Amino acid sequence: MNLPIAFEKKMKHLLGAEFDKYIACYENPRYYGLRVNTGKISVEKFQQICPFKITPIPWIENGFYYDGEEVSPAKHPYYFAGLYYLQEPSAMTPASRLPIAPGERVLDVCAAPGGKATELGARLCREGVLVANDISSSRAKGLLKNLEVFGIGNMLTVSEEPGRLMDYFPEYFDKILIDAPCSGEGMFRKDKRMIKAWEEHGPEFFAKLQRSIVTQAASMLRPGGMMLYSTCTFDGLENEETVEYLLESCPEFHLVEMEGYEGFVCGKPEHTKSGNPDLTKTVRIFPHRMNGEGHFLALLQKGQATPRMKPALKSKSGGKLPDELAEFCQDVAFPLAAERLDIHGGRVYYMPDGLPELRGIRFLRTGLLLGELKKKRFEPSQALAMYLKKEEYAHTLDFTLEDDRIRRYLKGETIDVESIAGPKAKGWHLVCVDGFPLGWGKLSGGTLKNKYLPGWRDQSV
Ligand SMILES: C[S@@+](CC[C@H](N)C(=O)[O-])C[C@H]1O[C@@H](n2cnc3c(N)ncnc32)[C@H](O)[C@@H]1O
Repeated sequence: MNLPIAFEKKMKHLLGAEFDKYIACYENPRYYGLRVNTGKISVEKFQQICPFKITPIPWIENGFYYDGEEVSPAKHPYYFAGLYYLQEPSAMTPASRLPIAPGERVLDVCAAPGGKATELGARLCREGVLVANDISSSRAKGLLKNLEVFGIGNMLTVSEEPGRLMDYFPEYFDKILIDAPCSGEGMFRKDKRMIKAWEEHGPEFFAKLQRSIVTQAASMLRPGGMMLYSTCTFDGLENEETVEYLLESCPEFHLVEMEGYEGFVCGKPEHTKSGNPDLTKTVRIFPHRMNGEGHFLALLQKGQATPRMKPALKSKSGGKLPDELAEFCQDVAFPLAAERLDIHGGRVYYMPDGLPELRGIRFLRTGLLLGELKKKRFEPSQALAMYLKKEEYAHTLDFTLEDDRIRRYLKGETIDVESIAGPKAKGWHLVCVDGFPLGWGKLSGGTLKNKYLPGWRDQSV
């Protein structure tokens, strides 16, 4: 592979005697990974039902390698059911090393397309709130889709400059992840276009941006909260030196040791101005040391660990579900709190609890879109289908993976379901594959009108 001379020179300085091994690994094929959505299925169960060969990624509890030259997991119905996310193995590490407890307030500052946000959301277990932001509104659309496929409802999908979010969320979050825009040196093997991009915008360009993002994010973290900074690049300026800048600008922050792995390489204080020995708590992943492409991670805490205060913001109380929604909810196994509903233009959203005033923020989604109020009826949304578990809705049509009707459903075709629904069944049904919801269908006279979201349909032949 033709790597820029300036890049090779820098890597020689960083790696010393290991440089030759590093360069040699560019001749090896890239690694393909998938991460199990533990919000929908346990790792053990997934291993039992996964129809293609997977092997565990040793430093990620719910991560697996697959052979990307042999199988296409993105075309599988389980992918449409949100059972896993396809992700390069080292990129799974940042979210796995940020401790998340259900009920926390979590911000992912640079979240699109959702590789880390989907994991953070899954670990919140429907409680608390995930704010998933990306400055690019086009990329944020993909982020929203991935969060919805994963069944994450307690979220806000936002497209803002972090500097604007600061005004709305001062010291609000328990955990923050910054997977910063970077020069992408760790992606050269996976995506050759990154080499050209590096020549146009190298580490100096990104370091400036990263410094402004980390200090803005720091002001949104509550005292005692934790922040994880990551990049997919090797350069010291974008890594140790950005962390050093944060520690000097916000002295209340300190570095925290994270759960290790034998292939992790400690950060290098000797490549910084301060030489701060704490920088050895940061971690680099190199492709010649482990079976992943490359990443950098730093885990930080603001002040001393303190338990989270009870939310200062009182949620609204009272209210009543609109009649059409109340009727639909008779078939849903959990109660909705009417005070958390937000209705705009007939669209009904279920908002996370304890939010501050949000007017003025550029949103793609606030909360879980439950559906739409139409004339005297309620139409459930695709997002609600993905959020529900099979046992939480009264009327389901559960197909096995082998049943050809599943693939036809995902393509948007009308399917005959009399054999499993019975001739008298009618109304909204949750269509599932092996017990995992895929979307809605409206049943009448033994035929299922396909309500799978047109934009999500399987386009492959
Ligand atoms: C490394 S990618 C994030 C990948 C994502 N975390 C994932 O795992 O799928 C960096 C993202 O930062 C976004 N970005 C660039 N500048 C930003 C800024 N000032 N504030 C927030 N996001 C920014 C880019 O649009 C890009 O999507």
